[in-house]
Parts: sequence; structure tokens; C-alpha cells
Amino acid sequence: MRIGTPLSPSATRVMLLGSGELGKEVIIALQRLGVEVIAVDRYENAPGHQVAHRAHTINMADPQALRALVEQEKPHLIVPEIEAIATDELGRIEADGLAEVIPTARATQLTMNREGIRRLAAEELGLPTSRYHFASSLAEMQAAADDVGYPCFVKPVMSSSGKGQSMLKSAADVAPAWQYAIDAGRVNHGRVIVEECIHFDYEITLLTVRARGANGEIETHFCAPIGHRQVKGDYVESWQAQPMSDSALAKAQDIAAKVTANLGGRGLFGVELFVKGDDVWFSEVSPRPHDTGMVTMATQFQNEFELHARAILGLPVNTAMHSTGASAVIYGGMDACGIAFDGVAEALHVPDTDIRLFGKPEAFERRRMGVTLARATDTATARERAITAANSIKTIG
Ligand SMILES: Nc1ncnc2c1ncn2[C@@H]1O[C@H](COP(=O)(O)OP(=O)(O)OP(=O)(O)O)[C@@H](O)[C@H]1O
Ligand SMILES: NCC(=O)N[C@@H]1O[C@H](COP(=O)([O-])[O-])[C@@H](O)[C@H]1O
Ligand SMILES: [Mg+2]
Repeated sequence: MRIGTPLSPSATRVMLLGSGELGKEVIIALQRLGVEVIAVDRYENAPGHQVAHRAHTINMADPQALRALVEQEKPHLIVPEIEAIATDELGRIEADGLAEVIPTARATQLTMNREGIRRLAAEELGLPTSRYHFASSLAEMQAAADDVGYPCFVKPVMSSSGKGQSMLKSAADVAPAWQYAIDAGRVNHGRVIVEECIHFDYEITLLTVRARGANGEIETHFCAPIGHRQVKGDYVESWQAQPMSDSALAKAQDIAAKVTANLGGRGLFGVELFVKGDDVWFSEVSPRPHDTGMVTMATQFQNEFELHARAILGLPVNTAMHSTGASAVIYGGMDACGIAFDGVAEALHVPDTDIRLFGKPEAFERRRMGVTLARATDTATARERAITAANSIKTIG
């Protein structure tokens, strides 16, 4: 991998497919390492568009549009950033030698569809997961929910950030949940997963990095576990490090190592796990930086975006923390274009806090528009600081 002067023919070119808040930070990290970055998203002026060398707006789920853009820009690496991409075309692009897909085209295919990753984890790797069924009709979903029991979770096979997800308390919730899953997933496949509810004590994201060591072999590195709280399937706050028993941490790392080794390639993965006592269940994995991992911008010497950038370029990584910390989400609070933020000074008066406003051009009531970050000597204080700061921010239309 050659690190050259950006925009020179010899520089490494990286194409981000998806350029939201996570992609924006990856782009900045790559540019600091001398990489030329092309940002792609489904709408104009996405956060990553605003900082990349070049920006494109296409329907990334359209295979022809995707192929045409890759042929035009000729990236060396393609970095998927969102769960709405024509992953079969990524497979052909990789097979034709047009570009290397991060971490691998197969990994993006498996993880972008809940069926692929769940069957791999539970049925091939034998990892503990919630009981589950897949359903392609209301009748199938009814039978699936009756079998796994209530409460249970229903999610479109292709979605993220809780889009189209419901928790069903009884059979009366089945029909509305089916309709919501079909209407609200990022891409409609007419198929859902029905999952048994795991009554966990806490849930974590275990950021796991596959990076080249000094001898050129791929090594697996773990970040300290990130605890988080989710509302309606979307994260509202996260903190690092989540205290865990030695036994639960060892099981979590073992699961993460097995899943990421099977997915292969280089890069950072967000392995989501449920923990109850010393029992650990695999939930899902993102083969890229994770929203709950934004806390690492406050806690680690190399945050998750820098780790991803380094790993994909074949550079050394260090997952050490320098502080305990937390993050809290700032929502749009309204449906409007071009909103502004009041209370930033007040937020930053909370000790040891920082803020990231993503620059999304349009707000929705529950759209994530920014996060606050906080450091402290303990997670309780860090969480309180991040939340107090986030609550100080008021959006104005
Ligand atoms: N089987 C389950 N048992 C208990 N809680 C669950 C289960 N499935 C999902 N949840 C809750 O819902 C949250 C979101 O679920 P999941 O991670 O599958 O959705 P997602 O749309 O992929 O979210 P993201 O892309 O933000 O990770 C989980 O973090 C957890 O809090
Ligand atoms: N859980 C996945 C996740 O957090 N993905 C992040 O959200 C963006 C989409 O936001 P939007 O829906 O507001 O455009 C994605 O581009 C990615 O950065
Ligand atoms: Mg998740």
C-alpha cells in the first residue's frame, strides 16, 4: 500500500460507500495518513462529502450505478460504511480485480443481511445466539413468533440503527410489526428475523481490529469493552470501559475472534454481545466502525476510525485507552432542513466534555445529528457529563 501525496497518481485512493458521521471520521483519519478519499452517499452534502477530496451522490443499492462509479474513480480500496449497498456487485468488483473491498466482499455480503451473519455465527461457528427464525410473510412471522415466544424482536434482514425493528409483547403485535418492518427497513427485502428476547444484564460492543503485525501476519487486537444503552433499537449513550468478569470478557473475546477470523480481511469490527452473569451471546457484527464506538474519540490514543484507517492500510495499531469516557446522542428533535444548535457553550462548560456535530443537512425528530463526548475517572461521572452536555444542546429550525 503506497502512501503518497494526495491527488497524485501514486497515492492510495479509497472510496467510502456511505459517508455519514462514521465515514466522515474515517475520511479524516485516512487523509491524515496521506490518502486520497472519495466520499459516496445517497444524498447530497452528507457529512463525509464535506471533508473528502471528491464527493458523489448515487443509489449505492443500484449495481450498475455502483459499478460505473468504481470504474470512473478507480479506487484501490472500497470501504462500505452503511447497510444499504449492492453487495453482490461488490463481490463482482472484487472478483474482477477492480478494487479490494474492506474487509472482504464476502464479509459485507454476510453482515449486510442478518440472515447471512446469523446463520454463520449460530449454525456454522456454533456461537451462542438468541433463538431465531426468518420469515417472508405475515403467516410465517406469526408461526416464528409463536415458536420463539414473547417478548421477541422482529427486524428487517437489511436495516440498522433500529430501523423497522419492533419488540413484540404478544400475538396482537405481529401484524403491525410485519408492516413496520416492510415499510421502514433501509432496503426492503420482504424478509425479517424473529428473535427470542435475551434478558441480559448489560450489552457491549467489543471493537476488534484485524491488522498486520510487524512480521506481516494478521493479528487480532481488542479494545476495552464499550457498554451502551439502546432505545427503540438505536444507541443513546455509550461508555468505556464496561466492567466485566474475567470469564465473561474471555468468552466475549473468544466469540469476537472467531467471527472476525471467519469474515477475514483487515479492518475494525464492532462485535455486539449480550452479557448475563458469565454468559455471553453473539448479537451481530459491523465490519467497520460502530456508532457506540464514537466514545473512543474521548478515550483511546487511536480512536476506532484511526484504527480502521491504519488497519486497512496495513499500518500498526494500538488499542490502548488513555481515559475512561462516555458519549451521548444529540437528536434532531424536529423535521427540518438546515437546523442550528443552541447551548453549545453551556454544553462545553460541563467539565472534560467535547462535541461532534455531524453536519447532516436535514434533521428528523429521531435522526442522530451529533454526539457529546466526556472524560472522567469513572464511567458514572463520564455518563452524567455526556448526558448533561447533550441535554444542554437545543436544535432550532
Ligand atoms: N434478541 C434480543 N434480545 C434482547 N435485546 C435485543 C435483541 N435484539 C435486539 N435487541 C436490542 O435492540 C438493539 C438493536 O438491535 P440490533 O443491534 O440487532 O439492531 P440494528 O438495527 O442492527 O442496530 P445497529 O445497526 O445500531 O447496531 C440491541 O442493541 C438490543 O438493545
Ligand atoms: N448504526 C449504524 C450507524 O450508526 N451508521 C451511521 O449512520 C449513518 C446514517 O445516518 P442517517 O440515517 O441519519 O443518514 C451512516 O452513514 C453511518 O455513519
Ligand atoms: Mg446493533
